[in-house]
Amino acid sequence: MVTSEETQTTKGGENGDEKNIYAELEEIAASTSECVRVVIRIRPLNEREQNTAPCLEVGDGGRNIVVNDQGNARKFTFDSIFPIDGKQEDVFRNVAKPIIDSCLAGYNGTIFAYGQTGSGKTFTMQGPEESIHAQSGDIRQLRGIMPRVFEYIFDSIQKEKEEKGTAVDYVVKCAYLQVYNETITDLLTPSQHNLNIREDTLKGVYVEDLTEETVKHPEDCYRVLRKGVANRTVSATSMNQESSRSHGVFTVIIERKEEKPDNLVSKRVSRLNLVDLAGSERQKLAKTSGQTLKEASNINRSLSVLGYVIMALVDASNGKERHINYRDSKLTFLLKDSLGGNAKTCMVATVSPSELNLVETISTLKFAQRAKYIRNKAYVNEETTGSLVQLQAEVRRLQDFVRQLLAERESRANHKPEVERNSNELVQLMKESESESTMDESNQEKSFEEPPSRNSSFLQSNADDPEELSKLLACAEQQSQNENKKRKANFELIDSAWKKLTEKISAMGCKELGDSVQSTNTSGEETESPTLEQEEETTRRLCETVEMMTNILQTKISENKNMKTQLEEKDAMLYNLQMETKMKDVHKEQNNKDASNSFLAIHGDSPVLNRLRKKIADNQETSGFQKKELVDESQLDYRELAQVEFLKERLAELLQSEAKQGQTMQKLNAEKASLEKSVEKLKAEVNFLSEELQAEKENAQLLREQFSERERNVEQSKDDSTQMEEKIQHLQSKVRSLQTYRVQLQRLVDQQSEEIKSLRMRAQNAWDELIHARQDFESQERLRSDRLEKLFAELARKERRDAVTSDRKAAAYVIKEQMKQDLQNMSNGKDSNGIPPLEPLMNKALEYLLKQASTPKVASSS
Ligand SMILES: Nc1ncnc2c1ncn2[C@@H]1O[C@H](COP(=O)(O)OP(=O)(O)OP(=O)(O)O)[C@@H](O)[C@H]1O
Repeated sequence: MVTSEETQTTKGGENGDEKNIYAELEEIAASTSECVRVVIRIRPLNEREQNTAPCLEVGDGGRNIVVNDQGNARKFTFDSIFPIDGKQEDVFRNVAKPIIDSCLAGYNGTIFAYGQTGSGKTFTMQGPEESIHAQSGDIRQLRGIMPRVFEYIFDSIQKEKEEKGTAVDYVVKCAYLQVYNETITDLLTPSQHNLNIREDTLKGVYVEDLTEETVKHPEDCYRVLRKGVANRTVSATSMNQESSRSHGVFTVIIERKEEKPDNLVSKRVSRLNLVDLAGSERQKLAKTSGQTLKEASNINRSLSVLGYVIMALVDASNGKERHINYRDSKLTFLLKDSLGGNAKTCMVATVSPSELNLVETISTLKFAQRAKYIRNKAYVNEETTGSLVQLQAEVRRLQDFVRQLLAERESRANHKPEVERNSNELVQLMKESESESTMDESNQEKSFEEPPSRNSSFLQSNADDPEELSKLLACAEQQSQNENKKRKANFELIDSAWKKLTEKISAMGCKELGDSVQSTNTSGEETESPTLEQEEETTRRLCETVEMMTNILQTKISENKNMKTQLEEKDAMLYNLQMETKMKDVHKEQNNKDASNSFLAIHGDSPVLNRLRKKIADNQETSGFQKKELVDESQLDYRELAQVEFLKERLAELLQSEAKQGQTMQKLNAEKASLEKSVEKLKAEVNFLSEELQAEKENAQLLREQFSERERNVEQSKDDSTQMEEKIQHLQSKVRSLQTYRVQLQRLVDQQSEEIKSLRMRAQNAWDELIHARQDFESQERLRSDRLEKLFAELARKERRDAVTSDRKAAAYVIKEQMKQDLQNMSNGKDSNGIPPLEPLMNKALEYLLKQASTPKVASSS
């Protein structure tokens, strides 16, 4: 298992041994890897979609799905497809059962439902709430994967216990959490909020302090499920009345202990994750707002990160070197083992059949198609006390360390540009999905765990302890990753500063500077991980440009000062002109008054003069009367005529001067208006420039601060890098000694296994010999018992014969005694009468009789 955020690489170490072991381990891992299973489930049309046309068709064999994309048929292939009328039972058998069987055999497993909001994820994973408690009837058939999983697990355990008795023991626990707005909450103890994800070499990824309830029956699990569901965040959207606004992860932990005959105790711990993801949605369609909108963008963001992780994993499966950013979201970090790690995983992608949801359906199918290429490396999580398994785990762990160190060194040595994808199909897929994606890809908050404090790290630790060493390595890895992230963030900062500068420069219209900035700006280039040198170079250029910009601003400021002086001069001119105009007005008024006064001073009282007087008086207000209206010259005497002549001339002069003054006034007014306008314009320009200047000053100050901060960071990074290099070298030497130790251990183990093998062989031979001896013994035993039986039979016969013989012997002795007596009697009576002695004769006869008696004969015949 790969233990932390990783670079998947196939490169080996430096020394030959390392390479061999590494290659061997890789081979083992590759041979056990398998792809994620992906199935599609189509839900029935809902009320809103009743009158819409279907856009999906399940192809022959139930593995192809054809989407009608506005007349174009697009075909996708998956492991299984469940049509509209697909049963919950079928989904369980096809999707969940194989995974639970693996979990019971010690593998980790994950089933996760992905799809558009309202497409049936919760229905598939959980089923309607009332179905969970239903004891019978149609509603019970609607139970989703989760309740069926609980029942199946306890049934299987029961069966095994019946078979193996007390030798096996199980402990089952359940945990339930939700990821809501990038925060993990324990659904079984909701007060436990904002929990942290941790990673352990042996345990894998886990959530710290998460409640784990021990369960003994399926009913206990239902209770836990109900409790969690009640605490889960659900809201009504226009797409779904009960829309899950969080990612729900229900985990079943199965611990199995078995006592084996040869005093070995095997312990397996497997984890089954049942994940109901929040639905992807287009805000426009879901018509969300306020809190629901915020939730939606968080959901979309975490699903986007999931998409990126899957893309990177697909690349890694194709042999590319890719960094997998599991830590970019809580969801992906949580699912790390399930995606490309130590677990058997199945994804259920749920879709709507209606053309209304065509875009989301195609997006889901593309996402699912990509997930098919992820390769997981699941292994049995077994620990056997006193076995080689511990050593194997140690080897696996060391393999991870070596891999991390190599990746670290590699990435430090050269930040290689990302390798182009080979597979055209995938490139096409990704391009399409990137352009069509409805997910909110911008403003992604790159959240990452803070590394453990520096003080707690390398120098104070006991580097001889492999476990400590593993922690240190993880810490080093974490620090280096965070360094990279910081560096990337700084680079982004510089990039945005460049952009701002470029905008300002183009707003200022300074072409020369604009060109120079364009030619020096390299920060816009896509750089996955900028090197320290690149950063320094860019920072230097940025500083130079800021200096240039400051100079230009100084020039602008002095230009502005000149303009201001000119403006003030023009203002003064304008003021003078206005004063002049006023003076002229006063003068004109005085002239008019003079004229009227001189006319009014003319003596005489003719009606014409009176009219004239009146007109002139009026003229003081209107100044517009006509000469011909004034007088009827025929009615005037000569004095009056002279006065009239005088007045006429005076009037003509006045009128002329009035017309001239009118023209001058018009001109002056026009000039004044245009001057006022330009004053306004200049004032606005001055204001704008002053504001700009102020903003630029602030910007420059900010940039200076940022650059000095950056410089400090760079210095710190350099120190850190040097320190890190030293530490890595130190760790590498430790790892090398561990490698040697491991090789020694391996040799020892090989030796031991050789010895065990030869012992086994000897035991086998001894056993074989024993078997042969036993067979010989048994056949001899058989022979012996046959012989015994025969002997017994013989003995019986003999006994019978002996009995007869002894009877005969007794009779013979009786006869002998009788004959002895007779002979005695005879010898006593007629001894020496020439009768031959009878005793030897008798003895002979007796012997004969005895011989006869002891000769064996068949009992019956005898
Ligand atoms: N296969 C199905 N058969 C019958 N009804 C279904 C099926 N799939 C979904 N439904 C119904 O569709 C509605 C929405 O389903 P569900 O709540 O499971 O969607 P979801 O994908 O979990 O949505 P969200 O992401 O918003 O939580 C529910 O009323 C559910 O009962």
